[in-house]
Formats: sequence, C-alpha cells, structure tokens
Amino acid sequence: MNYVSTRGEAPVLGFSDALLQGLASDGGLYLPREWPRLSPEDIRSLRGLPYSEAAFVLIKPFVNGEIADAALKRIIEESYATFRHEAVCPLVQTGPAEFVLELFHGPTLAFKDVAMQLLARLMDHVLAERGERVTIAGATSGDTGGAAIEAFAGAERADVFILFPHGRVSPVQQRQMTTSGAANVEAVAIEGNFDDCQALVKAMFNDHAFRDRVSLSGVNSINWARIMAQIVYYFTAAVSLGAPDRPVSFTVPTGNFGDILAGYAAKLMGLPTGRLIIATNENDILARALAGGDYATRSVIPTTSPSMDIQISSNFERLLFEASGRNAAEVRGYMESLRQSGSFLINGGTLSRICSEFAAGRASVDETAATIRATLEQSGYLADPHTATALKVARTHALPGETVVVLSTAHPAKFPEAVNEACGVTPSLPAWLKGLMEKEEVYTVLPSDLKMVEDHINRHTRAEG
Ligand SMILES: Cc1ncc(COP(=O)(O)O)c(C=O)c1O
Ligand SMILES: N[C@@H](CCOP(=O)(O)O)C(=O)O
Repeated sequence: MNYVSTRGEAPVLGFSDALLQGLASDGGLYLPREWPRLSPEDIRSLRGLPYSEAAFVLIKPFVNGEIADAALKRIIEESYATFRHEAVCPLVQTGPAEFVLELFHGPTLAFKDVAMQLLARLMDHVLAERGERVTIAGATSGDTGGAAIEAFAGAERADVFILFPHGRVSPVQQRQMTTSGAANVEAVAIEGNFDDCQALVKAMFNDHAFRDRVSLSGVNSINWARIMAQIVYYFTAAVSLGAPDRPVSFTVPTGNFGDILAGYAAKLMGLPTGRLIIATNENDILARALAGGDYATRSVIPTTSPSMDIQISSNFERLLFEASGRNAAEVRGYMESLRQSGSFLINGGTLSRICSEFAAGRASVDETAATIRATLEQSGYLADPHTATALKVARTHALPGETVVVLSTAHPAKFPEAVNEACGVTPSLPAWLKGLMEKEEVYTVLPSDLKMVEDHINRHTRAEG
C-alpha cells in the first residue's frame, strides 16, 4: 500500500515514510492510494474478536508488510493493554436506538489515546529499525497534547514539542501536558488560539530547511496513522450492533475532522454505514460549509467544549480530495483560496457528494448543558461537553428507525467545571490520576511567532537531520 498526497505534488510514500513524515512536502495530507475492501463475510468474522485482534486485521493492509506481523501484533496488543476497560472502546445504551461509544478509557481520558498509544509505538519501532531520531511538533486544543506527551514521555528517539493555546484549555488538560517530568517532552503555551498553534506547526513543516534540520515529524491527525487507528472502533462498534447486516449511523463531535474522517474511511472499506453526522459547537464552520458550500473562517468562539474550538479543520482536505474524485488540482485551489482569503467555495459536484454521505448540526453552549442535564436525568449517563454536543445533534437530527452511535470522546472529569455547572455533579478523576492537580507545572510561554517557536525547538531538540 502506497500513500498519495491530497495536493498531488509530493512523492508517493510507503507506510513507514508516511508515518514519519506527518505532513506531505507539498503541504497536503497523505491517504492510501486505494482503500482495502472488506467483504460482508470479512466483516462478520470480526464478531467476538478482542479489540486488539480486530485492530490487527483492519490495520495490517495499511502497513503492507513493512512491519512484520508478529511485531505489529505485539505493538497493537501493548497499545490497547494501556486501556482501563476490557472492551477497550465499550458501547453503552442511552436510549432505545441510541448508543454511546466510550473512547476515553485510555491513559489521558480522551479518544486521542486510541491512536496515540499506537502511533508512539509504531514510530519507535520504525525509528529503532532505521537508527534515526525525530523532532515531533504538535498542536493541541487540549487533548492531543496530553495524549502525545503521555505516549511519548521517555521515548528514546523522539523529542516532542506540543503547542497549546495559552489559557484556553481546561485545567486538567493543561496539567496533563505540563506535569509529565519527562526530559524529551515539552509543552509550549502559545499566545493565540488553536488555529494559530496548528498554523505554526504546518508552517514548520513547510519550512523545508527547518524540517530537514530537526527531522520534523507530526502526531496531529495530519498524520495518516492517527486516522488509521481510529477506523477500528467504527468497525467494532458497528459489528457489535449487527453489521454488516444492520447499518448504523454515527454522530461525531467534530473539530479537526480526523475522527469522523476515520468513519468515512471505514465506509470506503466496505462497512455498511447509515449517516455520518458532524456535530459542532458554536464554531460551526463545517455545519455552515455543508449547508451552503461556503467554507468561511470566522474568529474562534470559546465554548465549554474547548477541544472543538477550531475553525481550520485540517482533515476536511482529505474529504475534499475523495469527494472531488481525487482531484488534487481542485484541492490545491481550495487550499490556496483558504490561505489568501480565509475561505473557499466548494464546487457543486463535490458538495453534493459530501452531502450524500454526511449530515451536520451544531449545539450551543446552553443546548450542550441542557443535554448533559437531560441525559443524566433520563438515563443516568454523565456525558462530557464534547459528547453532549454530539448527543444533542444526534437527537435533533434523528430519523425514524435509525440506530445511532454517538462517539464519546472525553471523560467528564476532564471538564469538571462545565459538567458541574450543567447538572450539579462534579465528576472526579479516576484513581490513577489522583494528585494530578497538585503536581508542579513546567511549560514555556511564547508568542504566536514562527521564528521564535522554531528557535526554541532548535535549541532544545536532540534530533538532527
Ligand atoms: C474531546 C474531543 N472531542 C472531539 C474532538 C474533535 O475531534 P476531531 O478533531 O478529530 O474532529 C476533539 C479534538 O480533536 C476532542 O479532544
Ligand atoms: N481537538 C484536538 C485538536 C488537534 O486535533 P488532532 O486530532 O489533529 O490532533 C486536540 O484536542 O488537541
């Protein structure tokens, strides 16, 4: 399996190179050249498998023999042994046709652990085989950063720099990034919002001299392996609800579009899927884009679901590539217009293909709080604000006879203030994270300035190209 860039001007790469590159050299995102397909019988054979065995079956074609089967199996097993729930990603029924897919049983209580635990081990394996080191730069609105710092802390071959928006992440999220004590990871608070952090990371990738000098690599969902890992739980959830003989729809709290893109990938691989429903908070650029075709950025509105306070949704580029019939020139046009004017108009055919697969809705902060309250009263289920955003959108857009899986992307204890304000209950951190809020924090504050951030990384990384 080879990987091609959405902008069509970067070298075609194998799995290991795409894993280490993160962003393609033309600024695009890597996707498999073709999608592996599972027959209904293949999908049926996933029934009853432990999560890591299903993951091996689904991930193996993407790795294409570049990692030996025994090593890949071990890496996958070790990744999911870090999860505190036997099922890894369990389903909980919250209504007659509504299920919550809990993705937060990993070490940092967010769905990012599902991919990041695997990504760190895959990278370590490939780097050890090649005798190389990398510098990882990542941007976070709160959860990717903690998951990356946890997964890479102490890694021999990677130095990690995570940029987060200063003052805009929850106190738990911040402590998860700033208290690891590991010498090879560093949290950098940027005076700006998440989009500024993400723009800095992309600019570092596009600064080829810097990129080569520090052997830059990425762990955001611009990295194909992040999406690959997330495809697995769409299959396991659907199979436990009767796939391939009964299609289910998924509602996904969405920011950078990585999670729901993994659902689309599962569909392209043959998983019979109903609707893929994008749920946004007030930062509703995706809902607006689907409604009228105009992808137009506005300023970021801080909400109670801060991890989704995003305007520039990186992985939407991967969807544009697929929906345009893999037309890299069309994608380049959109991205150039976004760079120049902060917006682009999606062409009619591409938009109608997107709308035939996706629906979208938004939930306000008040609607999210009301949903946390109502869900607790009606089904005894305590949802975090990101999950509640998706529950609200799922309920507003429900169709008769449709079974909906709502992705629960974070544990409510990551956002205790917002949850308490909504329903009067303060969720507490699980035992293994007790004491987190008392640990000493270490982080650097920098302006949103490419040169200053690159200088800082240059001085502190041990990797050399
Ligand atoms: C808790 C939570 N929910 C939802 C999202 C949105 O996911 P995605 O960026 O993959 O759309 C994020 C961040 O990415 C998150 O941290
Ligand atoms: N919500 C994310 C934003 C970064 O998204 P990613 O999936 O591209 O890493 C976060 O929590 O950091």
